[in-house]
Amino acid sequence: MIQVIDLWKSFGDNHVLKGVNLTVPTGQTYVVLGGSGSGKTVLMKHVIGLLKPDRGRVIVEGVEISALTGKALTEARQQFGMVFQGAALFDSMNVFDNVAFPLRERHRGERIKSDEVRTRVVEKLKVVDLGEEVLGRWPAELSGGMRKRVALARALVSDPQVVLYDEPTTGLDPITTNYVDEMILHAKERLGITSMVISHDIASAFRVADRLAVLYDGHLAAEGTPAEVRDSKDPFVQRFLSTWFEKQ
Ligand SMILES: Nc1ncnc2c1ncn2[C@@H]1O[C@H](COP(=O)(O)OP(=O)(O)OP(=O)(O)O)[C@@H](O)[C@H]1O
Repeated sequence: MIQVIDLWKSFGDNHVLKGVNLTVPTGQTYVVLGGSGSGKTVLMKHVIGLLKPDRGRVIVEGVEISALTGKALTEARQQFGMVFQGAALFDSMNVFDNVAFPLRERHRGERIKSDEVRTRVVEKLKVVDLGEEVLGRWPAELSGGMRKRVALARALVSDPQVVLYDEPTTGLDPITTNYVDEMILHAKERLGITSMVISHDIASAFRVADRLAVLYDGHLAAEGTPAEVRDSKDPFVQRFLSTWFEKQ
């Protein structure tokens, strides 16, 4: 479970978050939608402890991330899987080494058997519907959708309870976007993970979310199940969603 409690953050006079409250129940996918500059990334950075709140708290799996620093924070952060915008694979490593990277980092200084690493890499590639034939391939040889799937396999390799997705579908064509949505749904169904997604892709958000929120002017202008958010009477939310739903 992820809990964000009365979170406030300003940069000088720029009051980005003004009392955000949300709860991501265990095993659910929660999408935070919002326009450019609405503060989605700032919110996500608080969840992973990269920013400290001016006020409020962030609690992930019972650990108050917002109160941790140094080694304790680094260790807590290793409990998360993260899928960054643009997939962000290491270009100089093949698929196997990319996916194995967090395992090797986590067990640095300890012995971890190479056949165990391989088993776990292959197992997580299977979750994202990739076979062993991709192990030796390089990121540059993969399509955008495959790169995203490798990035998710890497995020899952340490068996995290919580996965965070930063704009997973930005810049992808509609078919690849669908693929990525399915990958997020599969990862939830197959592994029971809790995930938070930040996005401005309304169609994708409504496909993957158990719950979603629309961030506007430092607050959640709407929050709830997809049906509840779609029925919101908030004028901004209506305007924001109409950019997509009126196209349907
Ligand atoms: N480290 C920082 N220092 C100062 N201002 C910042 C910092 N990080 C973010 N901001 C400001 O906070 C606001 C929200 O930025 P944020 O990146 O969270 O938006 P976003 O919703 O993720 O937008 P986008 O969809 O375009 O990525 C912006 O006005 C940005 O300039």
